[in-house]
Amino acid sequence: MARTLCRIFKGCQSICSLPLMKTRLHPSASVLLRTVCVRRMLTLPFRFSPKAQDFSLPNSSWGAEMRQLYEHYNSQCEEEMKGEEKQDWAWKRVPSYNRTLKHATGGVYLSKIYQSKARFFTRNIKEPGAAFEYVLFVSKDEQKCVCIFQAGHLLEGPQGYVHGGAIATMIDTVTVTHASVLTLLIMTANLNINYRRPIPLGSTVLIDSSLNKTEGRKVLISCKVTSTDGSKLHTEATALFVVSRLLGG
Ligand SMILES: CCCCCCCCCCCCCCCC(=O)SCCNC(=O)CCNC(=O)[C@H](O)C(C)(C)COP(=O)(O)OP(=O)(O)OC[C@H]1O[C@@H](n2cnc3c(N)ncnc32)[C@H](O)[C@@H]1OP(=O)(O)O
Repeated sequence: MARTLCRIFKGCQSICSLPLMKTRLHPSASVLLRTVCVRRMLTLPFRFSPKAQDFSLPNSSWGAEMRQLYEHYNSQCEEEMKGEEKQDWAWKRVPSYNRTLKHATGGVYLSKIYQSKARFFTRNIKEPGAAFEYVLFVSKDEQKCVCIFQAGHLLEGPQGYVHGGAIATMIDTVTVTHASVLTLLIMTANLNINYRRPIPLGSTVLIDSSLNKTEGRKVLISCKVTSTDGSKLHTEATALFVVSRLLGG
């Protein structure tokens, strides 16, 4: 914190002491100065970015199947926005950010000093489509969650197929999001996975989760990974989440 403040102070000093400030600036110098100022501003400890990138929106790496399914679920979300008083909606899209903290703040990046290098595990690869491409929708009664997942080439396990750990990651991500809709401050306590059929790299699959039960601090969720038409079962799992005392629950 002290180092950051010191850097800002030095930054201001160096900008103000620029000789160019006293004269009329050449356009290229003015661009340079603006760049320096913006860079210095970006080192401020309480930097607010009004629009964080939402990684669950379509990008150029999405295949036809992924887009089609996205449009299918998203169109059912839109009904809510058309919003006559009692207009019903079936699904809600869950935004997805590159830092865990942003999920708690609805996308607002609070401070650079918190975990400046930490990134949310599934959203830390810059090349779109290279690893985890996914979007999650939750149903209106919050008893169901569906994820459309396109597995990129960096997730290879066996030749041409998705790594079991990557599948587990997605199952954890989907079920924890589902459980988070029901209760906050949870930790995965147990994840039980049966791998039935490998998932080809580059393919799109559906990950469906359903609430089994809640019991005191425990939330039990089951989950299935299938082909997009539902005809092939790739993986099935159950997950137990416990409201964590450590996280303040
Ligand atoms: C719309 C908005 C949504 C947006 C939303 C986006 C979300 C996007 C960011 C999220 C972020 C990603 C996060 C990913 C999810 C992780 O990856 S979490 C990380 C992996 N998990 C861990 O590290 C957990 C480590 N373990 C622990 O911290 C603790 O053991 C636990 C799990 C909190 C439980 O500890 P505890 O609170 O002391 O629990 P304890 O009192 O012993 O047991 C409570 C009950 O649970 C049972 N239990 C505890 N552990 C187990 C177990 N392993 N097996 C079976 N039963 C168990 C006990 O038997 C007990 O049962 P009852 O006696 O009450 O019937």
